[in-house]
Amino acid sequence: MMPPNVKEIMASPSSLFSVYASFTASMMLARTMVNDIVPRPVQSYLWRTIRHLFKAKLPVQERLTFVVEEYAGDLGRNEIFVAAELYLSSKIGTNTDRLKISKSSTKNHVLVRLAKDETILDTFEGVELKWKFVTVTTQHAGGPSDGSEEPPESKRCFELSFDKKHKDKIIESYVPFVIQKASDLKDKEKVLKMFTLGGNRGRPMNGPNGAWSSINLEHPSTFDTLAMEPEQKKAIMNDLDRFLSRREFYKRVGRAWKRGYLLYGPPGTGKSSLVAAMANYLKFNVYDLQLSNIMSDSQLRQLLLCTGNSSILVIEDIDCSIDLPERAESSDGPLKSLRCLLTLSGLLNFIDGLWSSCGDERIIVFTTNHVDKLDPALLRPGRMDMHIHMSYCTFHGFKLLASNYLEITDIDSKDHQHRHVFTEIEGLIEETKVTPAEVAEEFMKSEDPSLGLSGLVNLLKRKKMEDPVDGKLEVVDDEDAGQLRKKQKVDGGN
Ligand SMILES: Nc1ncnc2c1ncn2[C@@H]1O[C@H](COP(=O)(O)OP(=O)(O)OP(=O)(O)O)[C@@H](O)[C@H]1O
Ligand SMILES: [Mg+2]
Repeated sequence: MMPPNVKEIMASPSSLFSVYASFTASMMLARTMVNDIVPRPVQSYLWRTIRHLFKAKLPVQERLTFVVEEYAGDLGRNEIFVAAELYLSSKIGTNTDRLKISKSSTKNHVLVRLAKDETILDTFEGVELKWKFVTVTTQHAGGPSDGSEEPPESKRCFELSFDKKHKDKIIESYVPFVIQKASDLKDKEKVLKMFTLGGNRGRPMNGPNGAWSSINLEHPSTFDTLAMEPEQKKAIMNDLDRFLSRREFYKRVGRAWKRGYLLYGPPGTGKSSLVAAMANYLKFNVYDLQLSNIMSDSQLRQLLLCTGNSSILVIEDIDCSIDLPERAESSDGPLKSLRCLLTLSGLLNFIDGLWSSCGDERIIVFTTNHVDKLDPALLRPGRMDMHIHMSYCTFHGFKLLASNYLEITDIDSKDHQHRHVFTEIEGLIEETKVTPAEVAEEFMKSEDPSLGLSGLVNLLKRKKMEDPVDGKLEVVDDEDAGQLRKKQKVDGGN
C-alpha cells in the first residue's frame, strides 16, 4: 500500500532530490514526535517502510569504508596496515601520479610507497575495492618511534572502501589474502641476518634477541655457486623442500618440525658455504653458536630460547666444542669425557624439547672436521636427519669453480683451446687432496683464465709431490674424511 504523495514523487524523478533533502530535515523533527506518540514496534516498522520506499528509487551509495590505522591502540603497529602498505606497493599501476621512494643503507632495493591521498583500485573475486592512503598531521601526537618512515607527528592510515554488501567477504577473505600476499613479498625482500655471540660472555641477556647480536648475512654462496657433486646437491635441496612442505605432516604425527644436518669434512670444503647456501635458499636467518663461548647450561637455554623461527642454528666444530670451559676445569681423566658426553646429550635433548614446543620451522646444523671424534649421541639414527660429507674438490667441482671464477663455461667442448690443460687437471685433481677453497683462491689471483688454469696445475703438482694420496692410503687415518673418499675411490675403481 503506497501513500498517494509518494506515488506522485515517483512519477517525477527530477524533483526527487529536493524532496529528499527537505524530507531528511523534517525527518529528525518527525522522529522525535513519533517516538513520543507511537508504540515502539510500530515505530520501527514505520521507519523501515519509509526508508525502503526511498531507498528503492534514490541513487544512495551503499559504500562502506574501513579505516586501517597504522597504530591500533595498545596493539602496536597494525598488521593490516603493514601488510597493505607492502601489498599496495606491488599494485601500483599507471593510474597513480605520486609515489614516495626511499632506500635504507642496509637494504638492497628501493622502497616504493603511495604518496599522500593517492588511491589504488583493486578487484578481488569480482568485488571492486578502492584504497586511499591518508596522512593526518597533528601537532602534538607523538607516535611510537619504531623506525616508521614518517616523523611522529603524522598519523597514517589507509581507507578501504567497497560495496557494503561485501563486508564479510572483505574481512574473512580479502584481508587474509592481502596479509598472505604481503608476507610472500616480504620473503622476497627479506634481508637475512646472521646472529653471533661475539664477545657476549657473561653479559646480561636483555632484549628480544638476548645476547645475540646480528649483522646482515651477505654471504653470496648459493647452491649454484657451491662446488659439490650434483646428486648430493640435489638431494639436499629436495630434502629442504620436502621439509618445508610437510608442516601439516609433522603436526599430525606429533613430531617437532625441525631438521638436523651434520656436515663433515676437512677445512675449506665448503661447510660454512653450504650453510649460507641453505639460508639463502630458504630465506632463513642463521644463528651461529660457538659452544666454547657458553659458560653454563642455563646460559645455553637462554640463548636457544632467544632464537627466532624460520632459522638455522649452526653449531660449528662440534667435536672441539664439547669441552665446555667450566666442566673442563672441574673434571679430569675419564670423568671429563663422561661429563662432556652428558653435556652434549643434554644439549641435544634440550634442543629436542625446546623445538617440539614451538610450531615453526627450525633447522639445526652441526659441522665438524672429524666425524669419528663425534659423540655417538649425535650420530644415533634419528638424531641428525642427514649426514653430508663435504669432500675435496673433484673435476666436477673444478668445472663449476672455473665457470664461476674464470667464466670458462665450455670445458666439455672437445676443441677447447685449453683442452689439454683440462685433461691434465682432470688427472691431477683426482689424485690430490685439494679443497675447493684452495682452487677458488688460485682462481682469484688472476682474471686471465689461462693464468688461473696454469696456477691451478702448478698447485696440484706441488700438492701431489708434498702429499701423495696413494702413499698415504696405506696408513689411512679414518679421521680424515677426504682420505676416506680416496680410499673408496681406489677400492671402487679396482
Ligand atoms: N664447495 C665449495 N664450493 C664453492 N666454494 C667453496 C667450496 N668450499 C670452499 N669454498 C670457498 O672457500 C671459502 C672457505 O670455505 P668454507 O668456509 O665454506 O669452508 P669450511 O668447510 O666451512 O671450512 P672450515 O672447516 O675451516 O670451517 C669459501 O668462502 C668459498 O669461497
Ligand atoms: Mg666453516
